[in-house]
Amino acid sequence: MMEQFVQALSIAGSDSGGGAGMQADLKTIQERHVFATTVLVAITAQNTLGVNDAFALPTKIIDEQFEALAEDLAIKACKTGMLADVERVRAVVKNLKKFDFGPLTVDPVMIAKGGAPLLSEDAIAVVKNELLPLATIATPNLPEAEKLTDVSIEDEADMEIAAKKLQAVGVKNVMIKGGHFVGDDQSSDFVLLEDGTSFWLTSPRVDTIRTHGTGDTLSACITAELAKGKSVEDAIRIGKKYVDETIRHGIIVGHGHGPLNHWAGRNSDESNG
Ligand SMILES: Nc1ncnc2c1ncn2[C@@H]1O[C@H](COP(=O)(O)OP(=O)(O)O)[C@@H](O)[C@H]1O
Ligand SMILES: Cc1ncc(COP(=O)(O)OP(=O)(O)O)c(N)n1
Repeated sequence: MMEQFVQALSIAGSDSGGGAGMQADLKTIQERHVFATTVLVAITAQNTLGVNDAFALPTKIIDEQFEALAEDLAIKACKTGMLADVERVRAVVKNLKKFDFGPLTVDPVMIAKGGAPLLSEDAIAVVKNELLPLATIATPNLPEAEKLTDVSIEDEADMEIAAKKLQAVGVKNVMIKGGHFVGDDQSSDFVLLEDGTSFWLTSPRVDTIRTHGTGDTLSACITAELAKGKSVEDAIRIGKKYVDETIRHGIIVGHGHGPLNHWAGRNSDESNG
């Protein structure tokens, strides 16, 4: 007998260049053998060189996308990416409270690698106070963790302090990504779990500028694994391994911060587990 195929949801912005945002989420969730659904929040005119323009969608169509999914699909986990501004963050929070789409991964996207803002400054407090308390896991990069906690992150000890502060605002599990520590020969992320246990996930840093969409790819992989019913710790470990492979086996697309190789792990048994 045919069974329901596992479904996950990406609530995010579109990257026309295909490397980050909703496109990275779709590719990643598909590679993890989970059916990807979407709520589009904003559209960017973007490529590997930068973001030329952005347009936030009306909240009416955001609400309608949530309603359409809830009325038909059986979504087992969801994630947020680019949410644009206060109005859009509040619309997403409202819908996440209304519908049960399983464990929520919040990737608190604020600024693209090229420097373009993807979240308005006044929306940061709304993400912190209204969205993060709904999260099963949050995956900020270093600048995002600094903005959310007011901790200036200079070293690994600061990452641990920031993770504890994030847990204090209500996020159950926290993964602070160390990808922005340029100069290090390792790329180390700090994980603090709900039960208070913590660990570091470290991989040799790949010397490349082809890292567009790393955060989206990691959080989408975690979401897909949570949808399959994996524990938070297992989902995080699989996410780190998956994103590492997509960076390590890079591809040449575009002239700037190039995208990842989302199908890099296809031949690895562990990646598809
Ligand atoms: N050059 C790199 N080599 C290996 N791993 C990396 C590299 N850059 C980022 N990562 C990893 O990619 C993931 C995403 O991190 P990061 O780039 O900090 O996120 P974001 O895209 O949100 O800024 C983390 O697991 C980080 O350790
Ligand atoms: C539409 C859109 N969403 C998110 C991002 C940022 O993605 P991220 O994975 O943090 O990767 P970088 O852009 O920082 O490389 C984006 N650029 N566009």
